[in-house]
Amino acid sequence: MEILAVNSGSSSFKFKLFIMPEEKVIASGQIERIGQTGSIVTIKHHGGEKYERKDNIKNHKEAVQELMDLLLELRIIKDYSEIDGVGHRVVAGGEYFDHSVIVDDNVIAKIHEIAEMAPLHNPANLVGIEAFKKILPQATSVVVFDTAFHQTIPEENFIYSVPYEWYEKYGVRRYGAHGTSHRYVAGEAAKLLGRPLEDLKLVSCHIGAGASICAIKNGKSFDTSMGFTPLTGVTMATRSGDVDVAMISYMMEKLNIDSMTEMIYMLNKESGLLGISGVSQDSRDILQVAHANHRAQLSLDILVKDVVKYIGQYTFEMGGLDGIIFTAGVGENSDEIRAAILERLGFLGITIDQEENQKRGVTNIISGPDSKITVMRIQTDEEVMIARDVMGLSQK
Ligand SMILES: Nc1ncnc2c1ncn2[C@@H]1O[C@H](COP(=O)(O)OP(=O)(O)O)[C@@H](O)[C@H]1O
Ligand SMILES: CC(=O)OP(=O)(O)O
Ligand SMILES: [Mg+2]
Repeated sequence: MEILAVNSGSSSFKFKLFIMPEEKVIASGQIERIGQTGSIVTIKHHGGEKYERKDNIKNHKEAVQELMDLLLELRIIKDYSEIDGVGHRVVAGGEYFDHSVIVDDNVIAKIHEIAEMAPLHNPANLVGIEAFKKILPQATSVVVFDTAFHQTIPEENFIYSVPYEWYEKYGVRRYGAHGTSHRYVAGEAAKLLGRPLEDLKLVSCHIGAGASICAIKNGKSFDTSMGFTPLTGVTMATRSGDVDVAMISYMMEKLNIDSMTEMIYMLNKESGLLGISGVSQDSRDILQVAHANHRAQLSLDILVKDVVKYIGQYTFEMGGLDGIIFTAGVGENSDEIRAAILERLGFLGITIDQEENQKRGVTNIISGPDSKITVMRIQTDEEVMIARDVMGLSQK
């Protein structure tokens, strides 16, 4: 079977085309910096690699079209009809979905209904689902939810300290996100540690444009930093992370804004590293100027402190810690940010193997042999998880 796994992030659109069940990748690629100046298109396939900067990819619909054109142009496929299944990452599934499902009208309606639980993502995810339905009408279409993995979180960790009816009547609770990634890296961590996942207490730090920290106890999500929506938790590329909500009404008055939607937009799109630094939302740009720019350095210091804070919180909640995982764009690629976080955890007996930490494009253990807690950098693969679910559901 040829299965296309599609992963729309807030700043990126990633895909992998697999032959299943072999899990052989025929082509993979990503379109980064969607909607920013100079989107970056990268595609790897058997014939080589294509890398291009493009200024006209404004949204996820244009990203889908760009990808489908390139699959034919680069002769990765001969015809769209070759593709048997397509799997989509959808961020919010609410309490409706604790597993992946085949797309039908009811599923689409539910994703629409709870779009406010992931305002930057669910609408873009739906654009992808609809666009592919037109281009690949013959393919089985499956959705894989970020929130599904977190449905095991115990009540004391998902109920907010607000009137209980808000949960009962309106579904207000912590849902989390990045579950497919946290689930994948937890499995890989158990392999690296050579121990059963069911025996482990792990903290997974998925730090990309969106970032979330997850406590994984005995293989199950136990707590996570994102909440009702992917806005809370640690400081992100453009999202504020945790803030005091009372500040919002105060700022609405100061800024003479009467729309709550506009305020939430500012917390989602104009805050985080971008808001603090005033330089960029891309940590690569910030790292370049941080030595000479106080606000740029401050934004990184706050990110580092936030991650340290959650690792501490989750270690105490779980009553121990066997391993720390770094994953996603920043977590996998920035040795500086990983090192800054780990240096602050030195008092726990964590040491860093600098040589391992500085390697690029690998999955490895980056703590020293004497470290009390094993630290791993794991390349996430949300796409293979998506492809497995598409195959499983297609065969039912
Ligand atoms: N070498 C690097 N150093 C620091 N940050 C990096 C590096 N490479 C990528 N990133 C960051 O990773 C982020 C994208 O991560 P990714 O997980 O792909 O995002 P998302 O899926 O949330 O769109 C970007 O904000 C970028 O700044
Ligand atoms: C949920 C979320 O923030 O996803 P991403 O990091 O891909 O934007
Ligand atoms: Mg992502």
